Amino acid sequence: MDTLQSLNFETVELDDQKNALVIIDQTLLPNKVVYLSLKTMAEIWQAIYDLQVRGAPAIGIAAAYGLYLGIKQSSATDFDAFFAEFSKVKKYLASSRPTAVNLFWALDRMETCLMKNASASVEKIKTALLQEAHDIKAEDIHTCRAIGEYGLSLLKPGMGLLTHCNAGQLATVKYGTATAPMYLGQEQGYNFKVFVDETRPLLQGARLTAYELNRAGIDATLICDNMAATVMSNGWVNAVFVGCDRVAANGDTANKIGTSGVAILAHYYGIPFYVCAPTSTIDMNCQTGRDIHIEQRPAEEITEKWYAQRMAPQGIKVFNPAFDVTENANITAIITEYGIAQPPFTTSLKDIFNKKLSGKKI
Ligand SMILES: CSC[C@@H](O)[C@@H](O)C(=O)COP(=O)(O)O
Repeated sequence: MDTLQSLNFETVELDDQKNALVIIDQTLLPNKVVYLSLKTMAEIWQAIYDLQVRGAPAIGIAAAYGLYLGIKQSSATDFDAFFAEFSKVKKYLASSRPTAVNLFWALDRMETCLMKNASASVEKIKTALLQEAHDIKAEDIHTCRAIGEYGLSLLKPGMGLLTHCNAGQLATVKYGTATAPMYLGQEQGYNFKVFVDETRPLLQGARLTAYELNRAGIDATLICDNMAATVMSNGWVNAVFVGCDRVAANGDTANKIGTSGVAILAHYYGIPFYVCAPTSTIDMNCQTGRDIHIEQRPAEEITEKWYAQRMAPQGIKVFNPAFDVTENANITAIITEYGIAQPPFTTSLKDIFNKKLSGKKI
Protein backbone atom coordinates (compact mmCIF):
# COMPACT_ATOMS: atom_id res chain seq x y z
CA MET A 1 0.00 0.00 0.00
CA ASP A 2 1.37 3.40 -0.90
CA THR A 3 0.71 5.46 2.22
CA LEU A 4 1.57 8.56 0.25
CA GLN A 5 -1.38 7.98 -2.06
CA SER A 6 -3.54 9.49 0.64
CA LEU A 7 -1.48 12.68 0.39
CA ASN A 8 -2.61 13.35 -3.13
CA PHE A 9 -1.45 16.93 -3.38
CA GLU A 10 1.43 18.63 -5.18
CA THR A 11 3.34 21.10 -3.04
CA VAL A 12 4.96 22.95 -5.96
CA GLU A 13 4.29 22.51 -9.66
CA LEU A 14 5.11 24.35 -12.85
CA ASP A 15 2.33 25.15 -15.31
CA ASP A 16 4.58 26.00 -18.23
CA GLN A 17 1.72 26.67 -20.65
CA LYS A 18 0.17 29.25 -18.36
CA ASN A 19 3.57 30.61 -17.26
CA ALA A 20 2.65 29.97 -13.66
CA LEU A 21 3.99 28.43 -10.50
CA VAL A 22 1.21 26.44 -8.86
CA ILE A 23 1.43 25.90 -5.10
CA ILE A 24 -0.86 24.59 -2.41
CA ASP A 25 -1.46 27.54 -0.08
CA GLN A 26 -0.02 26.21 3.17
CA THR A 27 -1.36 29.13 5.20
CA LEU A 28 -4.95 27.94 4.63
CA LEU A 29 -4.39 24.31 5.61
CA PRO A 30 -5.90 22.27 7.16
CA ASN A 31 -9.26 24.00 6.73
CA LYS A 32 -9.08 24.82 3.04
CA VAL A 33 -7.16 23.19 0.21
CA VAL A 34 -6.52 26.04 -2.20
CA TYR A 35 -4.06 26.05 -5.09
CA LEU A 36 -2.53 29.38 -6.11
CA SER A 37 -1.33 30.14 -9.60
CA LEU A 38 1.52 32.62 -9.27
CA LYS A 39 2.55 34.50 -12.39
CA THR A 40 4.65 37.46 -11.39
CA MET A 41 7.99 37.52 -9.58
CA ALA A 42 6.39 39.71 -6.90
CA GLU A 43 3.70 37.05 -6.32
CA ILE A 44 6.29 34.29 -6.04
CA TRP A 45 8.48 36.38 -3.70
CA GLN A 46 5.48 37.16 -1.50
CA ALA A 47 4.31 33.52 -1.41
CA ILE A 48 7.74 32.45 -0.14
CA TYR A 49 7.90 35.31 2.38
CA ASP A 50 4.35 34.65 3.64
CA LEU A 51 5.01 30.87 3.97
CA GLN A 52 2.31 29.99 1.45
CA VAL A 53 5.08 27.77 0.13
CA ARG A 54 7.50 26.84 2.90
CA GLY A 55 9.94 24.23 4.16
CA ALA A 56 13.53 24.34 2.97
CA PRO A 57 13.34 21.94 -0.03
CA ALA A 58 9.98 23.31 -1.26
CA ILE A 59 11.32 26.87 -1.09
CA GLY A 60 14.30 25.80 -3.23
CA ILE A 61 12.08 24.16 -5.85
CA ALA A 62 9.72 27.17 -5.93
CA ALA A 63 12.69 29.49 -6.41
CA ALA A 64 14.16 27.39 -9.23
CA TYR A 65 10.86 27.39 -11.15
CA GLY A 66 10.37 31.04 -10.24
CA LEU A 67 13.73 31.96 -11.74
CA TYR A 68 12.90 30.03 -14.89
CA LEU A 69 9.54 31.81 -15.19
CA GLY A 70 11.22 35.14 -14.50
CA ILE A 71 13.50 34.89 -17.53
CA LYS A 72 11.40 32.67 -19.76
CA GLN A 73 9.86 35.60 -21.56
CA SER A 74 13.05 37.62 -21.80
CA SER A 75 13.49 39.11 -25.26
CA ALA A 76 17.29 39.23 -24.87
CA THR A 77 19.09 37.62 -27.77
CA ASP A 78 22.70 37.83 -26.58
CA PHE A 79 24.16 36.11 -23.53
CA ASP A 80 25.26 39.24 -21.67
CA ALA A 81 21.82 40.87 -21.77
CA PHE A 82 20.16 37.59 -20.81
CA PHE A 83 22.61 37.04 -17.95
CA ALA A 84 21.94 40.56 -16.64
CA GLU A 85 18.18 39.85 -16.51
CA PHE A 86 18.77 36.43 -14.96
CA SER A 87 20.97 37.92 -12.22
CA LYS A 88 18.38 40.56 -11.38
CA VAL A 89 15.59 37.97 -10.94
CA LYS A 90 17.92 35.67 -9.01
CA LYS A 91 18.89 38.42 -6.59
CA TYR A 92 15.26 39.39 -6.06
CA LEU A 93 14.07 35.84 -5.29
CA ALA A 94 17.09 35.27 -3.03
CA SER A 95 15.92 38.15 -0.84
CA SER A 96 12.64 36.43 0.12
CA ARG A 97 13.88 34.41 3.12
CA PRO A 98 17.41 34.26 4.57
CA THR A 99 17.80 31.06 6.62
CA ALA A 100 16.92 28.01 4.50
CA VAL A 101 20.03 27.48 2.40
CA ASN A 102 18.07 25.48 -0.19
CA LEU A 103 16.80 28.79 -1.60
CA PHE A 104 20.35 29.91 -2.44
CA TRP A 105 21.48 26.39 -3.33
CA ALA A 106 18.71 26.03 -5.94
CA LEU A 107 19.27 29.52 -7.39
CA ASP A 108 23.04 28.89 -7.59
CA ARG A 109 22.40 25.57 -9.27
CA MET A 110 20.33 27.37 -11.90
CA GLU A 111 23.21 29.82 -12.42
CA THR A 112 25.72 26.98 -12.81
CA CYS A 113 23.41 25.46 -15.44
CA LEU A 114 23.23 28.80 -17.24
CA MET A 115 27.03 29.12 -17.22
CA LYS A 116 27.50 25.59 -18.55
CA ASN A 117 25.31 26.54 -21.49
CA ALA A 118 26.84 29.99 -22.02
CA SER A 119 27.83 29.28 -25.61
CA ALA A 120 24.34 28.09 -26.60
CA SER A 121 21.52 30.25 -27.95
CA VAL A 122 19.28 32.02 -25.43
CA GLU A 123 16.40 29.71 -26.38
CA LYS A 124 18.55 26.64 -25.67
CA ILE A 125 19.63 28.13 -22.33
CA LYS A 126 15.99 28.58 -21.36
CA THR A 127 15.30 24.91 -22.18
CA ALA A 128 18.30 23.85 -20.09
CA LEU A 129 17.10 25.97 -17.15
CA LEU A 130 13.66 24.41 -17.34
CA GLN A 131 15.20 20.94 -17.25
CA GLU A 132 17.42 21.91 -14.32
CA ALA A 133 14.40 23.07 -12.29
CA HIS A 134 12.58 19.81 -13.13
CA ASP A 135 15.69 17.86 -12.03
CA ILE A 136 15.85 19.71 -8.70
CA LYS A 137 12.24 18.72 -8.08
CA ALA A 138 12.66 15.09 -9.20
CA GLU A 139 15.85 14.57 -7.15
CA ASP A 140 14.04 15.69 -4.02
CA ILE A 141 11.84 12.58 -4.16
CA HIS A 142 14.81 10.15 -4.24
CA THR A 143 16.60 12.17 -1.59
CA CYS A 144 13.69 12.06 0.84
CA ARG A 145 13.08 8.38 0.21
CA ALA A 146 16.75 7.57 0.94
CA ILE A 147 16.61 9.65 4.13
CA GLY A 148 13.48 7.71 5.08
CA GLU A 149 15.22 4.36 4.57
CA TYR A 150 18.28 5.37 6.60
CA GLY A 151 16.03 6.81 9.29
CA LEU A 152 13.88 3.70 9.45
CA SER A 153 16.98 1.53 9.92
CA LEU A 154 17.40 3.20 13.33
CA LEU A 155 13.89 2.33 14.53
CA LYS A 156 11.85 -0.60 15.81
CA PRO A 157 8.13 -1.28 15.41
CA GLY A 158 5.83 0.34 17.96
CA MET A 159 8.25 3.12 18.91
CA GLY A 160 7.12 6.54 20.06
CA LEU A 161 8.49 9.42 17.99
CA LEU A 162 8.34 13.18 18.33
CA THR A 163 8.68 15.83 15.65
CA HIS A 164 8.68 19.62 15.57
CA CYS A 165 7.41 21.95 12.83
CA ASN A 166 6.61 20.43 9.43
CA ALA A 167 9.37 18.60 7.62
CA GLY A 168 6.78 16.59 5.75
CA GLN A 169 5.55 16.16 2.22
CA LEU A 170 4.29 19.75 2.27
CA ALA A 171 7.86 20.95 2.84
CA THR A 172 9.22 18.80 0.00
CA VAL A 173 7.83 16.94 -3.01
CA LYS A 174 7.12 13.54 -1.48
CA TYR A 175 7.82 11.76 1.83
CA GLY A 176 9.22 14.83 3.60
CA THR A 177 12.51 14.48 5.48
CA ALA A 178 11.68 13.97 9.17
CA THR A 179 8.40 12.28 8.22
CA ALA A 180 9.96 9.95 5.62
CA PRO A 181 10.86 7.22 8.17
CA MET A 182 7.31 7.53 9.53
CA TYR A 183 5.70 7.09 6.12
CA LEU A 184 7.98 4.21 5.12
CA GLY A 185 7.43 2.62 8.54
CA GLN A 186 3.68 2.94 8.08
CA GLU A 187 3.91 1.04 4.80
CA GLN A 188 5.81 -1.72 6.56
CA GLY A 189 3.48 -2.01 9.56
CA TYR A 190 5.74 -0.34 12.16
CA ASN A 191 2.78 1.33 13.92
CA PHE A 192 4.73 4.28 15.26
CA LYS A 193 3.06 6.63 17.72
CA VAL A 194 4.04 10.13 16.74
CA PHE A 195 3.86 13.21 18.98
CA VAL A 196 3.54 16.39 16.96
CA ASP A 197 4.62 19.70 18.53
CA GLU A 198 2.13 22.38 17.53
CA THR A 199 5.10 24.71 16.81
CA ARG A 200 4.36 28.24 17.90
CA PRO A 201 3.92 30.83 16.53
CA LEU A 202 2.88 29.71 13.02
CA LEU A 203 1.60 26.27 14.02
CA GLN A 204 3.23 24.27 11.23
CA GLY A 205 2.98 21.18 13.46
CA ALA A 206 -0.71 21.58 14.30
CA ARG A 207 -1.84 22.75 10.88
CA LEU A 208 0.46 20.80 8.55
CA THR A 209 2.20 17.82 10.16
CA ALA A 210 -0.92 16.74 12.05
CA TYR A 211 -2.90 17.09 8.80
CA GLU A 212 -0.42 14.99 6.80
CA LEU A 213 0.07 12.22 9.34
CA ASN A 214 -3.66 11.98 9.98
CA ARG A 215 -4.44 11.64 6.30
CA ALA A 216 -1.79 8.94 5.99
CA GLY A 217 -3.38 6.97 8.83
CA ILE A 218 -0.40 7.33 11.18
CA ASP A 219 -1.13 7.37 14.93
CA ALA A 220 -0.42 11.05 15.67
CA THR A 221 -1.00 13.04 18.86
CA LEU A 222 -0.82 16.81 18.87
CA ILE A 223 0.86 18.48 21.85
CA CYS A 224 1.65 22.09 22.71
CA ASP A 225 5.37 22.86 22.48
CA ASN A 226 5.62 23.10 26.27
CA MET A 227 4.37 19.50 26.70
CA ALA A 228 7.40 17.80 25.14
CA ALA A 229 9.09 17.35 28.54
CA THR A 230 5.97 15.66 29.88
CA VAL A 231 5.67 13.09 27.10
CA MET A 232 9.43 12.44 27.23
CA SER A 233 9.49 11.99 31.01
CA ASN A 234 6.56 9.58 30.70
CA GLY A 235 8.78 7.39 28.52
CA TRP A 236 6.55 7.79 25.48
CA VAL A 237 9.26 9.06 23.11
CA ASN A 238 12.00 6.75 21.82
CA ALA A 239 13.43 9.11 19.19
CA VAL A 240 13.04 12.66 17.90
CA PHE A 241 13.12 13.40 14.16
CA VAL A 242 13.33 16.95 12.85
CA GLY A 243 14.13 18.63 9.56
CA CYS A 244 16.52 21.52 9.09
CA ASP A 245 16.95 24.79 7.24
CA ARG A 246 20.73 24.94 7.30
CA VAL A 247 23.35 22.65 8.79
CA ALA A 248 26.81 24.12 9.44
CA ALA A 249 30.03 22.20 8.73
CA ASN A 250 30.33 21.29 12.44
CA GLY A 251 26.78 19.90 12.56
CA ASP A 252 25.15 22.85 14.34
CA THR A 253 21.67 22.98 12.84
CA ALA A 254 19.21 25.81 12.23
CA ASN A 255 15.60 24.65 12.23
CA LYS A 256 12.23 26.04 13.26
CA ILE A 257 12.24 28.00 16.49
CA GLY A 258 11.84 25.62 19.40
CA THR A 259 13.91 22.81 17.92
CA SER A 260 16.89 23.59 20.12
CA GLY A 261 14.74 23.28 23.25
CA VAL A 262 13.46 19.89 22.09
CA ALA A 263 17.06 18.73 21.52
CA ILE A 264 18.11 19.86 25.00
CA LEU A 265 15.18 17.95 26.50
CA ALA A 266 15.96 14.85 24.45
CA HIS A 267 19.59 15.02 25.63
CA TYR A 268 18.41 15.32 29.24
CA TYR A 269 16.12 12.29 28.95
CA GLY A 270 18.66 10.24 26.95
CA ILE A 271 16.48 10.13 23.83
CA PRO A 272 18.21 10.04 20.40
CA PHE A 273 17.75 13.29 18.48
CA TYR A 274 18.01 12.91 14.69
CA VAL A 275 18.28 15.72 12.14
CA CYS A 276 17.09 14.71 8.66
CA ALA A 277 19.13 16.71 6.17
CA PRO A 278 19.27 16.51 2.40
CA THR A 279 22.82 17.49 1.38
CA SER A 280 21.23 20.55 -0.26
CA THR A 281 20.56 21.81 3.28
CA ILE A 282 24.14 21.35 4.49
CA ASP A 283 26.18 24.52 4.10
CA MET A 284 29.87 23.68 4.38
CA ASN A 285 30.62 27.42 4.01
CA CYS A 286 29.13 28.02 7.46
CA GLN A 287 31.68 26.79 9.95
CA THR A 288 29.34 26.85 12.96
CA GLY A 289 25.76 27.77 13.79
CA ARG A 290 26.92 31.28 14.67
CA ASP A 291 27.44 31.93 10.93
CA ILE A 292 23.79 31.16 10.13
CA HIS A 293 21.54 34.16 9.50
CA ILE A 294 18.38 33.77 11.57
CA GLU A 295 15.26 35.33 10.06
CA GLN A 296 13.29 37.72 12.28
CA ARG A 297 9.56 37.79 11.55
CA PRO A 298 6.82 40.39 12.21
CA ALA A 299 5.47 40.78 15.76
CA GLU A 300 1.87 40.18 14.59
CA GLU A 301 2.66 36.50 14.05
CA ILE A 302 2.85 36.16 17.83
CA THR A 303 0.34 38.74 19.00
CA GLU A 304 -2.62 38.22 16.68
CA LYS A 305 -2.16 36.23 13.50
CA TRP A 306 -4.05 33.03 14.44
CA TYR A 307 -6.50 34.48 16.93
CA ALA A 308 -9.97 35.95 16.53
CA GLN A 309 -8.75 38.88 18.57
CA ARG A 310 -5.36 40.27 19.59
CA MET A 311 -3.82 38.20 22.42
CA ALA A 312 -1.24 40.67 23.76
CA PRO A 313 -1.38 44.29 24.89
CA GLN A 314 -0.85 46.98 22.28
CA GLY A 315 2.69 48.31 22.33
CA ILE A 316 4.28 45.21 23.96
CA LYS A 317 7.80 44.52 22.70
CA VAL A 318 8.05 41.27 20.72
CA PHE A 319 11.02 39.09 19.77
CA ASN A 320 10.16 36.69 16.93
CA PRO A 321 13.11 34.73 15.52
CA ALA A 322 11.80 32.15 13.02
CA PHE A 323 14.60 29.64 13.68
CA ASP A 324 17.06 28.61 16.35
CA VAL A 325 20.33 26.73 16.25
CA THR A 326 20.63 23.30 17.84
CA GLU A 327 24.19 22.74 19.01
CA ASN A 328 25.91 19.70 17.56
CA ALA A 329 26.45 18.30 21.08
CA ASN A 330 22.69 17.71 21.32
CA ILE A 331 22.40 15.92 17.96
CA THR A 332 22.77 12.12 17.90
CA ALA A 333 23.10 11.84 14.11
CA ILE A 334 22.42 13.72 10.88
CA ILE A 335 20.58 11.56 8.37
CA THR A 336 21.33 12.43 4.74
CA GLU A 337 20.52 10.76 1.43
CA TYR A 338 24.13 9.48 1.33
CA GLY A 339 24.12 7.92 4.78
CA ILE A 340 24.05 8.68 8.48
CA ALA A 341 26.62 11.17 9.79
CA GLN A 342 27.66 10.69 13.41
CA PRO A 343 29.77 12.91 15.67
CA PRO A 344 32.29 14.35 15.14
CA PHE A 345 30.26 15.98 12.36
CA THR A 346 33.17 18.04 11.05
CA THR A 347 34.61 14.76 9.75
CA SER A 348 31.46 12.78 9.02
CA LEU A 349 29.78 15.53 6.98
CA LYS A 350 32.93 15.83 4.86
CA ASP A 351 32.73 12.06 4.26
CA ILE A 352 29.11 12.45 3.17
CA PHE A 353 30.09 15.11 0.61
CA ASN A 354 33.00 12.96 -0.58
CA LYS A 355 30.51 10.16 -1.28
CA LYS A 356 28.31 12.63 -3.17
CA LEU A 357 31.25 14.00 -5.20
CA SER A 358 32.46 10.50 -6.04
CA GLY A 359 29.21 10.05 -7.96
CA LYS A 360 27.87 7.41 -5.55
CA LYS A 361 24.26 6.66 -6.38
CA ILE A 362 21.75 7.50 -3.64
C1 LIG B 1 12.04 19.50 5.24
S1 LIG B 1 11.64 21.04 5.82
C2 LIG B 1 12.77 21.44 7.11
C3 LIG B 1 12.61 22.81 7.64
O1 LIG B 1 12.49 23.70 6.59
C4 LIG B 1 11.40 22.91 8.57
O2 LIG B 1 11.59 22.08 9.68
C5 LIG B 1 11.25 24.35 9.00
O3 LIG B 1 11.89 24.80 9.93
C6 LIG B 1 10.38 25.18 8.16
O4 LIG B 1 10.28 26.51 8.59
P1 LIG B 1 9.23 27.43 7.81
O5 LIG B 1 9.40 28.77 8.48
O6 LIG B 1 7.89 26.84 8.03
O7 LIG B 1 9.66 27.46 6.36
